[in-house]
Amino acid sequence: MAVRAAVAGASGYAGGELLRLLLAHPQVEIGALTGNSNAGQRLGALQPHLLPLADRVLEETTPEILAGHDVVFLALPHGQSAAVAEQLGPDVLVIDMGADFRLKDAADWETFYGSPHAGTWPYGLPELPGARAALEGSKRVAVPGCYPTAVSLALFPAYAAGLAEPEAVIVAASGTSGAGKAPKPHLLGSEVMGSMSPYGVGGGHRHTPEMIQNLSAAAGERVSVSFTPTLAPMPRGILATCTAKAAGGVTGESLRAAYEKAFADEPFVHLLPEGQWPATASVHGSNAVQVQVAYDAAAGRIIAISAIDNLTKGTAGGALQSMNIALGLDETTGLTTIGVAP
Ligand SMILES: NC(=O)C1=CN([C@@H]2O[C@H](COP(=O)(O)OP(=O)(O)OC[C@H]3O[C@@H](n4cnc5c(N)ncnc54)[C@H](OP(=O)(O)O)[C@@H]3O)[C@@H](O)[C@H]2O)C=CC1
Ligand SMILES: CC(=O)N[C@@H](CCC(=O)OP(=O)(O)O)C(=O)O
Repeated sequence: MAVRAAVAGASGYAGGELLRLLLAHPQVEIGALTGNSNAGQRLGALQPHLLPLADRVLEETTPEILAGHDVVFLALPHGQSAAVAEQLGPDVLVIDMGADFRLKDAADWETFYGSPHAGTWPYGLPELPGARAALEGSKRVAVPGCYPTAVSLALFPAYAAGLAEPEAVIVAASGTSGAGKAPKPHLLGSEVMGSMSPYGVGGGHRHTPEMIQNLSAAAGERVSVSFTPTLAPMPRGILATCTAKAAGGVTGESLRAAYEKAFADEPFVHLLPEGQWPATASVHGSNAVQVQVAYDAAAGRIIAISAIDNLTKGTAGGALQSMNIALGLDETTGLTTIGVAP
């Protein structure tokens, strides 16, 4: 079966990573590539690492150009996907890598994104309980944010097993590609190199309600989340350090058993052997997720740490994994768990 795929936002970081993965997918034929300010440019000038596509020219992002594909990936800024998606037919598989369709609660959307809520689509984090069933055969997929991917995978097993109190404290470091390609003063090399800095402190980061949504669903009750993102001097990667007060009776053994059970059959999530800790360098360019969990008995807290590549499992790899499931293909097709090191 040949799957013809269009990519809107092909000049961006997420679109570029997606194209890198699509080029290695045996069933995908790459169709239209679109942009906005870079329409008319050769892709080789914008994504020089994608040699086989160097002579392709970016087109405008219009429904006409995106028509005639089996799958359309939208790697556009927040709030731009909904208007494009509504002009694509119901038989096309539309995979939104932006935030527009991730949240269930319209009030949360309006608070954190400041525009009317467009709706909710099946959520493209297959490892969460019940997520695969919702993705199978779906024609619409909302790909999670990169931080919620890392955090939800680190903590949901503890909540699903009733081992954690409903309050989580998370500090996560991200590489700068998470902020996209558009120039921003705080991302200048001289600001970022050799420094780490927090941002979105105090509950203001727009990924907070998405984490609450995922962890609350796993727990069966509302989980509060205190989330502090930090910017790290690296191009890719997220390291999420997540802690929660342990429920009564938790032991290191019961915690580990819950994580082993949650990830036993997961092709991309690797629960590391005890004593080994996740590192972003180990998942560079791969769809793998490294997870480790420990019980800090003195503090009575669960410590769960995950590492992902924000562009791969955190965006484009997660999108492709969901495409495979939605189309009934082997979930791992075109995706690797092999990183690039050092
Ligand atoms: N970077 C990351 O780690 C992650 C990104 N995402 C999501 O992926 C999406 C893209 O992010 P990212 O690639 O980082 O961003 P970039 O800024 O790198 O790329 C944005 C892309 O969208 C295009 N674009 C901008 N404005 C419009 C518009 N009005 N209409 C159509 N196309 C437009 C740009 O085209 P042009 O260059 O031609 O102007 C470019 O191709 C975002 O929603 C982001 O939240 C999700 C998870 C992680
Ligand atoms: C380092 C950095 O700036 N990261 C981005 C998150 C990127 C991402 O996953 O998010 P969306 O898909 O929701 O945009 C941020 O904190 O806004």
